[in-house]
Amino acid sequence: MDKKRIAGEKAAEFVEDGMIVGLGTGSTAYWAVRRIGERVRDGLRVQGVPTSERTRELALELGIPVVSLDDFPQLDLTIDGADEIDDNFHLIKGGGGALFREKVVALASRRLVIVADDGKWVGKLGAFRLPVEVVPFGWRRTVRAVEATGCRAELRIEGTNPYETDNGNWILDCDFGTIADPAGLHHSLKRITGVVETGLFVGMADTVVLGTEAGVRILSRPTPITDAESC
Ligand SMILES: O=C(CO)[C@H](O)[C@H](O)COP(=O)(O)O
Repeated sequence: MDKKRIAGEKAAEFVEDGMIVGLGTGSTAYWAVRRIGERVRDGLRVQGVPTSERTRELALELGIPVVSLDDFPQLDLTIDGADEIDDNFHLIKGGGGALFREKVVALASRRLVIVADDGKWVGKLGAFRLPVEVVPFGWRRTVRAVEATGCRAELRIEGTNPYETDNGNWILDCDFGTIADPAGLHHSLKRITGVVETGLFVGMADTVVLGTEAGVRILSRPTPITDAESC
């Protein structure tokens, strides 16, 4: 059983005719986008806002009409993956390097549906290193400031060069150990000049679609969104 595939394909069923849909990035969101493409071929009318250039190319290949967030600032639904999901539906994202656009698109959406295999479901965040997008200029100073918040930070490398995001920035993968206060940590990092965004998505996910050996589990967030815009 491909847990990512069953989760992604199930989540694509949340998409309804006429919706503007945020299209996530990664190997699980891929299956959702692919299924949406199949439904478009069968007559579903939707428009998609991709969270990365990779997903933009995929959507266009699949025949999903792509629109800009600036033309459609209010989305009905976004389907995206995650690297970790805790009991409160707080997330670490950005393993695929798309965290900034993923966060902007999620914030613009009425509903955020997260798709993942059940290995991503953790009690507390932090086993996965937190991706933090930083501006290249002065990055060594930024690393020192990020590490002063209590982590070891490593510049993400692709081949022999720094990994470059779709926004022309770099990523620090930060080992904080267990993250006791995701919102507090997010705010501390955002105060650092040079930090563009963090991969902590606090209070943003409404629904989690988990692929398990036994099939798909759909979980709804226990508490309503309170302060999502700030995280
Ligand atoms: O945040 C992301 C990309 O920036 C991805 O959604 C996250 O890394 C999960 O990816 P995958 O489904 O391939 O495990």
